[in-house]
Amino acid sequence: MSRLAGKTAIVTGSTRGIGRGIAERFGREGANVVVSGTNAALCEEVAASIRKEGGSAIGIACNIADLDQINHLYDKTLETYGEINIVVNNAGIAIFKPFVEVEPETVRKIWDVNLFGTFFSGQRAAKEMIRQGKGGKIINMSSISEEVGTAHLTQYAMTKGGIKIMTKCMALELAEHGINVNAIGAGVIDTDISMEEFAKPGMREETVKRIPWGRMGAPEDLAGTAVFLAHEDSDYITGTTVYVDGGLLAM
Ligand SMILES: NC(=O)C1=CN([C@@H]2O[C@H](COP(=O)(O)OP(=O)(O)OC[C@H]3O[C@@H](n4cnc5c(N)ncnc54)[C@H](O)[C@@H]3O)[C@@H](O)[C@H]2O)C=CC1
Ligand SMILES: C[C@H](O)[C@@H]1OC(=O)[C@H](O)[C@@H]1O
Repeated sequence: MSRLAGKTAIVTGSTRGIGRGIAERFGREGANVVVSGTNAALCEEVAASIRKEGGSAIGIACNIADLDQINHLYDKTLETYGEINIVVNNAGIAIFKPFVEVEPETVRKIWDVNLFGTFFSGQRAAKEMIRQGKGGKIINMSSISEEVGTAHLTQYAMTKGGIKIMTKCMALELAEHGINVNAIGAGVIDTDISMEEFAKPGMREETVKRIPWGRMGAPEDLAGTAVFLAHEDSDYITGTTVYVDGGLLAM
């Protein structure tokens, strides 16, 4: 369990949910892990839990919708670990609302986090990896929503469709630098992002019935895919989305 030994990885939005699961697994795989999110105390709490398990981790607060804070995240990472080898652009939000009721500020808020954040964190990652001249791994957190529609999630799904094409374009430009850019297309994962939705009577049961695997996913179900895409075993894979969805897209 040291597939990422000697590597430094930033995982955005890793104070809970999928990002935390990936950060903790990266720590067990020997990486220097940068835990990031909007709450500094939570970043440090998760980093401390990784260190308690024998891993190497620090917490750096960053609102991914703010370019100055993205740059501080990268500057502080380089100051601490000297280089950046892996970036998981995981931070993201979802707001459930019928299409005809969505206000401009909702759209801007989701786009700022999911699209602007992924884009400019990815851009800074690429700049540092090109400068370092040692290649690198950029993993964008997408979704089955990049492929299939979901009612009341137009404003969210369009960000994941954007991340799909962003991943392809970044991969084309960065291949010559040995930088892999791929996405993880998560299915329905049991985290806070959908907490309100699944609190509605019968919603959780109805959702699970749709999933061929018979259960919702957990953050741990994605961590192994993140390790694979962060490891040299995936060096010849770039510009694609690996779906981790319990068979949802197979239907
Ligand atoms: N849970 C699911 O069913 C699925 C989730 N995803 C994606 O996975 C990613 C993680 O989501 P979950 O772990 O499920 O949700 P979550 O709500 O548990 O975690 C989201 C993380 O992003 C962070 N975050 C939110 N806004 C931020 C900002 N402005 N700056 C920095 N960090 C911010 C939160 O602090 C949290 O750590 C998101 O990109 C989401 O779109 C994709 C497909 C399915
Ligand atoms: C927010 C959704 O419930 C969640 O996020 C996604 O991308 C998938 O569509 C899941 O349903």
